[in-house]
Amino acid sequence: MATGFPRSVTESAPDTDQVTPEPTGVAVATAAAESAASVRGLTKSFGDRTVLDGLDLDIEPGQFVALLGPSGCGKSTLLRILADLDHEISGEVRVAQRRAVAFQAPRLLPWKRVWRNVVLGLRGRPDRAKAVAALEEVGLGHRVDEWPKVLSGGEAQRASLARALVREPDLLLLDEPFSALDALTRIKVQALVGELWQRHGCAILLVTHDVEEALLLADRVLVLDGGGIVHDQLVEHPRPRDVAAPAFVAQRAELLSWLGVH
Ligand SMILES: Nc1ncnc2c1ncn2[C@@H]1O[C@H](COP(=O)(O)OP(=O)(O)OP(=O)(O)O)[C@@H](O)[C@H]1O
Repeated sequence: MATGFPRSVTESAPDTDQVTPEPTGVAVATAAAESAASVRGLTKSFGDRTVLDGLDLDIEPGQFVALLGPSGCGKSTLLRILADLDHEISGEVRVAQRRAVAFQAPRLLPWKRVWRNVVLGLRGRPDRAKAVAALEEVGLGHRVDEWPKVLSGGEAQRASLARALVREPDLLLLDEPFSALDALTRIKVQALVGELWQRHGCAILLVTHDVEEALLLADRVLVLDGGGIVHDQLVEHPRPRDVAAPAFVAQRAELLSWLGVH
């Protein structure tokens, strides 16, 4: 685990969409081996609307956490703060220094070949071998030299996962990465994320609207509402998970009730 850094009370910085945020200037060499993320009293407001209100959260190294919650409750806001993309906060946030983010849209630069997109932003000369290895891992070894525009939606999302993987993250932040995919592609890319997680052992925070997806993939499911975590539940069904198993069905019903669906 890389070192972490605390960010505290009301910093501000430009809002960017960089893929691998660099630590801010207030980075402090604090060993964070005991957690991939540790958040205390996090409050975030937009104007007079407080979206996150004194939120506490710990994510263990290697833990796969899914974050559910009603639309507009602040899931993406929390993810962006953990990704260091939003600094205007109060409270304390410690996150693993090596982080990567993948969003609903793959956000590939159309004027760069696929492999160059994968290593974009890494320090030093663009490392083609590294990009190829990551692209092969996500099943895109045949698309290395293509332009992004020729990729299908699923392929582009795989490329975006490859771009996250080359960062060798201790914490991978995924903001609805499957929601724009068709049903079949979605199943394949979900399975891929599960495999990558098992192989790489990084912690994952997955923002999703899909209770079944959360229960299929995660070790732990959180429900965010009213500015804080209102439900925190471990998922202990053996993998691969059986959506028809009574325990799975019961847990899905319980989570849905937390989301107001009875
Ligand atoms: N840059 C911003 N400026 C003003 N308000 C914002 C900004 N970003 C988010 N918000 C507001 O903060 C609230 C939380 O937004 P956020 O995108 O985090 O919710 P969410 O839970 O991810 O929603 P969804 O599930 O619909 O994607 C919303 O009311 C949103 O309008």
